[in-house]
Amino acid sequence: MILLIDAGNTRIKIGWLDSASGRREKVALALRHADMAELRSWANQLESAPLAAIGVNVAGPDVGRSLAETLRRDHSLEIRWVESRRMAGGVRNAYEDAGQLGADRWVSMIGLARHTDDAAMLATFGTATTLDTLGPRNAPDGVRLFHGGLILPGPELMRTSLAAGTANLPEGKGVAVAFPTHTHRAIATGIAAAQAGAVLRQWREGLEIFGTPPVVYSTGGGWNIVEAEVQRLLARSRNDLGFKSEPIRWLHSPVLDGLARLAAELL
Ligand SMILES: Nc1ncnc2c1ncn2[C@@H]1O[C@H](COP(=O)(O)OP(=O)(O)O)[C@@H](O)[C@H]1O
Ligand SMILES: CC(C)(COP(=O)(O)O)[C@@H](O)C(=O)NCCC(=O)O
Repeated sequence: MILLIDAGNTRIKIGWLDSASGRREKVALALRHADMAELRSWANQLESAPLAAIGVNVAGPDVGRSLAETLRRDHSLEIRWVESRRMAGGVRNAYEDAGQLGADRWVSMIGLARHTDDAAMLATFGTATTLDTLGPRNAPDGVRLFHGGLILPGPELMRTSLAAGTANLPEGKGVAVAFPTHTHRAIATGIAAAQAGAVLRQWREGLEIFGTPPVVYSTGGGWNIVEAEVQRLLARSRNDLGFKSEPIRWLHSPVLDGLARLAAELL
């Protein structure tokens, strides 16, 4: 069994791959950094002992070190950390400096490629929101192009930074409405609208270059905060442009899916 590790800025997500059968975890473990000790009891209840570990870490060296020490101590495992490359897993990286791209974003494109052959966009609502576009599998060699993408504060970060940076604003909670008349709803609507607007912008850019709308996928712990508004605005735009309705598709763990793909190459 191979452990798959996605260390993000808020939480560490961990799954597994049985390389003999290709079976994967049903639900990934999600731990806040401070709760890393819970990894031991989770790993101890796995069907078989982990024999290898592969991961990405965008949460800084301290988190990477703690994870490495935990797995070394409890399971005698060294983690194979994946960095962004120009090309891997059938995906080519268009970033000017390939290594500058967050390893989680890179591996999520390799994971996304496993879900569709069509031009696609992945909207990840984590600590940051990232909106990344992957070209279709139409080249003769089947290689997909990661075109690039946006980074903006995630929904929770928008909420906390508004509260931290102003004298009067609370951490607004509530549903998005057309014309908010209450501070909490004004903040919640503003955040959802900013996230949805960025998704729509990138979807339109995809439509321009592909000539067909990219299939939109979503993931990340902050999705539920913005889902209603993002789905609503995208559905409205599709309708306005004469495209049939196609809701955004949820992916549990595109980063872990990409790591599972890379495990075969790298371990
Ligand atoms: N139990 C939780 N602890 C922390 N954040 C949570 C929790 N449940 C949902 N969230 C939301 O998930 C977001 C983090 O999502 P995640 O995909 O784990 O991000 P990252 O990869 O950046 O760590 C938080 O900003 C918050 O909005
Ligand atoms: C954009 C990110 C902060 C997202 O991290 P997350 O919200 O998943 O914790 C991370 O992918 C990162 O540090 N990227 C490096 C810069 C880049 O991708 O261009």
